[in-house]
Order: sequence, then C-alpha cells, then structure tokens
Amino acid sequence: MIEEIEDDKLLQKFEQIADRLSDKGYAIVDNFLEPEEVHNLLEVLQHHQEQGTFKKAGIGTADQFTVDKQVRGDFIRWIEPSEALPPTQIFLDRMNEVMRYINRTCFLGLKDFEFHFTVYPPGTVYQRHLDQFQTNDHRRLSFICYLNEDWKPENGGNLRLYLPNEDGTEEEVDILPIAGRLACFRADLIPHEVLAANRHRYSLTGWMLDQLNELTFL
Ligand SMILES: O=C(O)CCC(=O)C(=O)O
Ligand SMILES: [Fe+2]
Repeated sequence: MIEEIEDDKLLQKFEQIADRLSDKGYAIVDNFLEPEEVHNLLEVLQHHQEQGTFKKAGIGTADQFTVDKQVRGDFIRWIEPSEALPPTQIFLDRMNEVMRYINRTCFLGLKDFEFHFTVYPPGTVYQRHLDQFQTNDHRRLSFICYLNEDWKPENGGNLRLYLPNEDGTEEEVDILPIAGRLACFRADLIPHEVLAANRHRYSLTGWMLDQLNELTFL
C-alpha cells in the first residue's frame, strides 16, 4: 500500500516534468529526491572528493577543450554507470524511468543519458550559455538535481533561465538550488547561467540524448 502511494507520488512528478516541458520548455519539480536520497548522494559526492576524482570542468567537447574560470568555475565528476555506488544507481534508475515516461508522452526519441556530480566553490559561476554544443547536438534535455541542505535565498547560487518570448524579448526565471529540487529544460532552446553563491553548491547535472552515449566527454 505504502509502495503504491509512493509510486503514485513519483508518477505525479513525472507528469509534472512532461507537462511543463511540452508546455513551457522547462520544468521545476520540488522534492524530486527525498531528503534521505539527497543525504546519501551527498555522501557519495564527498567520497568522490576524498578520492580526488573531481576535475575542473571545461567548455566545449574534448577536441576543443578549454578551461576558463571566468566563464565556468565548477568541478565535475562523470558517473560511470557500471561503477555507480548504490545511491547513484538508485538515482540513475529514477532518471531512466523519467526518460521512458517522457518518451511515452513527449515523443522526443530519447535514447540515453549522461550525468556528473558537480561542485561550484563559493564565488564561482557558469556564464550564460546553451547546453547543446555546436559539434555535438545530441543533448535534447538538461537536468539538474540540487543537493544543498538548508540552502537560503541569501546563499545565492540561482540558476537563471532566459525564456524566449515570441516577440524576441526574454523573460528571466531564477531558481534557488535547494535540496531535492529538479530543474530541467530544453537544451537547444533555453540559455541559462549559474550565479555565484557564498557556499559550496552541490548538484547532479546531466543530459538526455537522442543517441546512445559514446562517452564523447572522455
Ligand atoms: O547547476 C546549474 O544550475 C546549471 C548547470 C549548467 O548550466 C551546466 O552544467 O551546463
Ligand atoms: Fe548549462
């Protein structure tokens, strides 16, 4: 019985994601991850930090790899599904369900996804950009799950979306990176940026792809 209720709650969240994505091109869903799931994922993130496996994120694909702290100041650790620890595996299974649900309802032909753990040290940003690379346009949807317990508006670190209006103007939407919140949007259509925070800002960031992931980032 409890399991059915839980499944029902999850289904509602999947519906929210699909409805808002097709309606507005983006969706924000709170409590997408339970507090316990956030906590377990943070422990995994910390474990990877202790292993020293986070790397300075770059801009562009491997062959045009440049790092510019002014443009992008985060550190990332890609998830290798075959080596995922249990909390990460639960997360990947959830994203797989999301992908299947979106394919049934939005017909985007999603085939795979890729995710990394992300850390923005205090004061770092990711300037305005689109997530589809010129040389790799297989990213259809961007997903970010925030892992920041007790995050307050004064901590900053908003994700800012620039939503295009039909008359050529833009509307800004600011999203606070609070624990358990999911933000997702059309990777090809919605420019966005990460504003500076005064605390470390933790998340899982990823993309749903229209082809099988060949680990183009390696
Ligand atoms: O962390 C966020 O809110 C957005 C991250 C982002 O835009 C990216 O990694 O491409
Ligand atoms: Fe982005």
